[in-house]
Amino acid sequence: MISHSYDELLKSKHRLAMLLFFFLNSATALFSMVYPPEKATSTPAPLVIIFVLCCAGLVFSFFSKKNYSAHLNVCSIIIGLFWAWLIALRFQEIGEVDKNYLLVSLLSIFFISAIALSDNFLAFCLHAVPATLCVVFLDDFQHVGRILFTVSLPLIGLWLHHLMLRRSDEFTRRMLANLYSEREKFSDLSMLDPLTGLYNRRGLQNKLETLFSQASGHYVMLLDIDHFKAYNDNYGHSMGDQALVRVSAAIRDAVRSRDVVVRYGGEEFLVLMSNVQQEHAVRMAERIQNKVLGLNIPHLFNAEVSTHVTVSAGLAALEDGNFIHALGQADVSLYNAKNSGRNKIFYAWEATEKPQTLSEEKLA
Ligand SMILES: Nc1nc2c(ncn2[C@@H]2O[C@H](COP(=O)(O)OP(=O)(O)OP(=O)(O)O)[C@@H](O)[C@H]2O)c(=O)[nH]1
Repeated sequence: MISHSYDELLKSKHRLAMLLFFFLNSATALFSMVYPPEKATSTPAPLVIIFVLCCAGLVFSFFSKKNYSAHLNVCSIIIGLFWAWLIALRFQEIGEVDKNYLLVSLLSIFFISAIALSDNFLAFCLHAVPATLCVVFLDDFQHVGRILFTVSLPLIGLWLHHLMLRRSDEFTRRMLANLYSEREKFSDLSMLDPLTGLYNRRGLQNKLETLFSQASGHYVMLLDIDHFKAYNDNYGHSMGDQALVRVSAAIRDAVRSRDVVVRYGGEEFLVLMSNVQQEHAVRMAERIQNKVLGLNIPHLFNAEVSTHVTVSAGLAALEDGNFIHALGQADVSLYNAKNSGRNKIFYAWEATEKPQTLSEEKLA
């Protein structure tokens, strides 16, 4: 996004250069019309054409929403040719009287180019070269070396300036790209739980924003590891962490890639199943329960439930985009599953609570 705005910034810079180019050319042409050189008797056509063209370009570029700076090179050569034509006409008229006319004209053109086109080396050359060649011809090649030397100095300076600008432009772009990739990396990391690699609540929030633009048929499932405090107390916190990691992986493994799995609390998980029918949601919930039990993580303190780690769960439909309501229903179902003996799934839509219980014998 920033690199996009940086491009916008460059575009507006080029647009300003174009406006400045038209302004300086029209102002110089106007000045030349109002204060013509001594002995000049007429207003030559190219002078009027430059003035009209540049005023039109100025107004058009100012009010147009489009950016025409890509056409700066074409404008430069056209205006440059008209200046050369003007110098030729005026020289015929006053050349013999005012010997400095050629030099002054050339400097004026270079002045406009240097100010307005310092960022665009090609446009600079296209604007200044016709007048330079014209002056060399009109001077009968008498001072070619001197003129070329005078012209080449600003050209070399401008070329170096152009090179430096390009380098700093590339550097800025690279830096912006790095900044953005770092920012995206940190933003992604901030949505993940460091222990399990699952989404955290922030990640869930982010996913919910995109989920509601999709079709309906979403389900929310809350899961909680049974008697995990007892597990921690007896096997140690580090074993508890390992169990959490394995259970997380089992849950992730049991659902589809499009489903969102969140570590919702310490030993509590949330699964957001999207675009799924009720029977498939139920089957996925059962699969999760099976996978966790299938891990065979010993838990001898899972009082009267099992000798291994188990989970209890509550499943609710997410209707009308009301996530909070669905979460509340899933929570109540989970609470009921816990109260009715654990290692069970309770479904929010079932009036009569018909829990799905899983025994280790059933698994085998
Ligand atoms: N090892 C480990 N334990 C955690 C982590 N987060 C929470 N816990 C533990 O999870 C346990 C949750 O215990 P309780 O809320 O009492 O629930 P429970 O013992 O699982 O009992 P029921 O949910 O009723 O079956 C606490 O002992 C927390 O310390 C964690 O990141 N690592």
